[in-house]
Amino acid sequence: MCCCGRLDKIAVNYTFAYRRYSLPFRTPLRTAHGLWTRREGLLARLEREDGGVGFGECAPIPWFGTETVAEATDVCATLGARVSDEQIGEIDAARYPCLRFALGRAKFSAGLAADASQDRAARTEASPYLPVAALVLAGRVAVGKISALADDGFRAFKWKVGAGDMADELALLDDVCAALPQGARLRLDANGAWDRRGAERWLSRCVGYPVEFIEQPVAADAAGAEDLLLGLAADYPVPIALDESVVGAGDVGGWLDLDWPGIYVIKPSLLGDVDDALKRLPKSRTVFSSAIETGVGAKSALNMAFEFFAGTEKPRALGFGVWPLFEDARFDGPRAAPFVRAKDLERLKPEILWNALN
Ligand SMILES: O=C(O)CCC(=O)c1ccccc1C(=O)O
Ligand SMILES: [Mg+2]
Repeated sequence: MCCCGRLDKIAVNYTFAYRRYSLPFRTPLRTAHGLWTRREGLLARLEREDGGVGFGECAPIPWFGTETVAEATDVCATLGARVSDEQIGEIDAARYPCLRFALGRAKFSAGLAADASQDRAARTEASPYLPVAALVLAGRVAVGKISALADDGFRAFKWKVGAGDMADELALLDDVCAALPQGARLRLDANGAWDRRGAERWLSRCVGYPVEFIEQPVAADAAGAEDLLLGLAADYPVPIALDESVVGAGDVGGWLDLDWPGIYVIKPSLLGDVDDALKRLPKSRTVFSSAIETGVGAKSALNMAFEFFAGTEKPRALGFGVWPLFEDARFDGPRAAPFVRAKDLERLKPEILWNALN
């Protein structure tokens, strides 16, 4: 007799373990919040009583408003070596979004491992591959970088702005756009660096350029940020994308309720209870984006992207054109390429990364 329906309702217990990591980048990343030299986070492992094993990654970005690694570690320490579904559900997703994501995904993959009938064949067929945007760093170096990446086949690029002098950066726009291959589009990511007037200068400057959107022009925690962003979106034809403004499923719901007309940049790693948020997001205005995870978090996030876009025509490029990132290449996700295939994810083996942290 089939018992699958009932199994769901029986509380599942797990053996729980976690390992912290601190991984130096090959090249430090310059952000609006200074120089980022190493990625700190933790991997979680859950093993079910029936033998299914799953892994998840907690990769916080505190300047996005998530918990810190230390805070996540404290919660892991209090959980102990045995956890139940109930305990995982009790972790406050608003306070510990990254840890909730880690344990949620570990639980999910442990369940898949335990039930081989739930394969991913159907979803893989619906969307065999997704386009990827290449990340190019701030400043004039972007021009040469885009030309080289165009030769590699990339057609979507994300240029970091808001890192230098505004007049200098505005003056670079022509050269950056001239480097784009035919039909390509440019995303600009200001990471909240501008005030209203700066944002208005950029939004008017970009009219008529092949700009797909401007990401987080003003800070998520600026006074009146919601009204400001809604006003800018209404006043300019260049689409605006929310990134720092949509950390945590609660934020996503809030902006959906406000009928945000622009783009949602979704970093699944920072979203806590991801599934509920994803159900409501408009496919045509959602971009999946990297939180600079290792291959473990990348596998979770990219699997969710494949599921989200299954059957969608012309999905927007993912923002995961970031690897290789780490000095120790074993921790990288799939090397940046114009497309990522669902098949590429099967080659990522979380257990190998877990063992490498031993
Ligand atoms: O996937 C992407 O969009 C690129 C990754 C990226 O830009 C990023 C990476 C780490 C922290 C913040 C950001 C950001 O989008 O602001
Ligand atoms: Mg961003």
